[in-house]
Amino acid sequence: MALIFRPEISAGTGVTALVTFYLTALFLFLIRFKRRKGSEKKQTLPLPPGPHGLPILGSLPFLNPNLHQYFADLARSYGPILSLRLGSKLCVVVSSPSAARQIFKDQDAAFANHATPAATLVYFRGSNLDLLWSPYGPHWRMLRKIAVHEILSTTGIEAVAPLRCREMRRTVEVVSARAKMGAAVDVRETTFLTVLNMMTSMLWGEQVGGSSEGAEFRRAIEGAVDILMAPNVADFFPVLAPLDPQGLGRRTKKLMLWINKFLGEIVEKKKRIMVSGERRRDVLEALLNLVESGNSQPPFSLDDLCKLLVDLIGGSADTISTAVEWSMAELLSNPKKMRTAQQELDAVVGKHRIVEESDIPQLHYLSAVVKESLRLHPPLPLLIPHCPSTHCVVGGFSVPAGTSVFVNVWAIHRDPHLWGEDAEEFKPERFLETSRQKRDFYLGRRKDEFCYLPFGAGRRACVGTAIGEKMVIYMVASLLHSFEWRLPKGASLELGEKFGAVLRKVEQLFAVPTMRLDTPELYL
Ligand code: HEM
Repeated sequence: MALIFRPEISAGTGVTALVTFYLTALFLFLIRFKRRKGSEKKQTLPLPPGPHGLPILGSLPFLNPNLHQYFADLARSYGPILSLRLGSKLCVVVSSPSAARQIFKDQDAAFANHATPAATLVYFRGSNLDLLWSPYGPHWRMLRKIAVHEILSTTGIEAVAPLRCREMRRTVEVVSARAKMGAAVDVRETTFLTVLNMMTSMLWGEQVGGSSEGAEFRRAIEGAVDILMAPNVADFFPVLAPLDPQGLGRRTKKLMLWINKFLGEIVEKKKRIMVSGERRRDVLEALLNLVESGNSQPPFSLDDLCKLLVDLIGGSADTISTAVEWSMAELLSNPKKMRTAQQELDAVVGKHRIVEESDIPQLHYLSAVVKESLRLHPPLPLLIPHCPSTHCVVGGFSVPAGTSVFVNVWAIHRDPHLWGEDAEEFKPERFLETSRQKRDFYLGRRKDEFCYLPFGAGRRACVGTAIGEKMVIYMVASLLHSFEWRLPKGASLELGEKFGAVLRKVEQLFAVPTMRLDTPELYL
């Protein structure tokens, strides 16, 4: 623009430049005006409808501990996009595929943040956030890329399949000891330990399940997750967050520092092994090389490494063990379907060898059992609350930046308009539809459908989807192939749900195994 004041420029050029200047200015003004109008329009759109609640407390006094069911009930009165205040915090709950699409597809970047709990922020104060809580941006992208390429790539997952197989064999041996005694097995506890050992074996080559330090590590992770789920005044009244009034932030910090110390020792041990020249080429070694190379941008530090390990272990153990427990519970209450799954296993695997992960692509019915179980009982029924970075519009309603947005996948998964009148029934067959179109619809593969979301969707979808699903199917397959299962004498099966860090069964599932394979060596 400074061009027009230069004397050496001819009159014609000067006029052209002047016109260009005015046109550019007009164009910029119009764009700004349009943008302002657009954002004003957004601001003036109403918030989604919802209960008024009480002054100051909002709907806090009316919350039902089973939050997913409470939100589903509210949606019946206020519709699939509703808002409510919990203290001073504005929350929006969506329970329809079209609203989910607007969040995870149309405005995915704006919604690609998780609403970080106040207690967690106390621990992270002054350091980088981890993968789970990092806002969408370069740091999150760097961590996510490392998780996807260095740890959870298809080849990476395949390379450590023998470790998962080893841990599953150990579990089958433990369960067979119970079978010999005619004793019941705590399905969730058994699978939780198996997943923990599978994950730590995959990450740094050792299991932690059996040792006393391992037990403490587990308690620390569970403790941190429990605090995450505890109602925290600081979340409902963010102005109080710096005071940490219930001390939940300080407790989280203490537990996380213990976990970091535990992991720090493992990292140091690994470094010593690497210096000695003995190489195992496991995930931890690859990650340490990445830290030392300084190649990643932004830099990947040792602190980031430990936090990533915690995310991967914390993100998998509860979700997978809960999914296995629900699958087994549904099969125990549907003995015919359990028989069908076992017949398939006998046809594909036979009774003279054990199940391998490579059998999974042939186990169509069993895969459908797991999918159906994740549909009825998604381990994270409200996903992890998302938090828009800018003012957004969903379904014609205003969703201001900073709102906590819950996507009620539990309600979407049980909507009879989407899944039919039998939506509440456990029916794996629905995932075996012969019509490709219907099958794709159910699996949520069709790009424009958001009906099946046990792992979320969009940029912030579960980073462990592939391995998570595989591990659940493999564990259920191994338990069903090696054993017959029945309830303990006199016990009855309930399928009540309890909302928490994950959606658990109200009563832990205990079941009695009996060995069903021909060769005793298959249990060793
Ligand atoms: C049945 C198994 C699993 C289920 C149902 C599940 C479900 C989910 C869901 C619903 C989310 C949040 C999506 C959102 O906020 O929209 C999530 C995030 C996440 N999951 Fe999983 N998950 C499973 C297994 C795993 C495994 C095996 C790992 C690790 C190996 C894992 C690691 C994570 C991490 C790190 C995140 C946060 C990702 C981010 O914020 O970018 N999950 N998972």
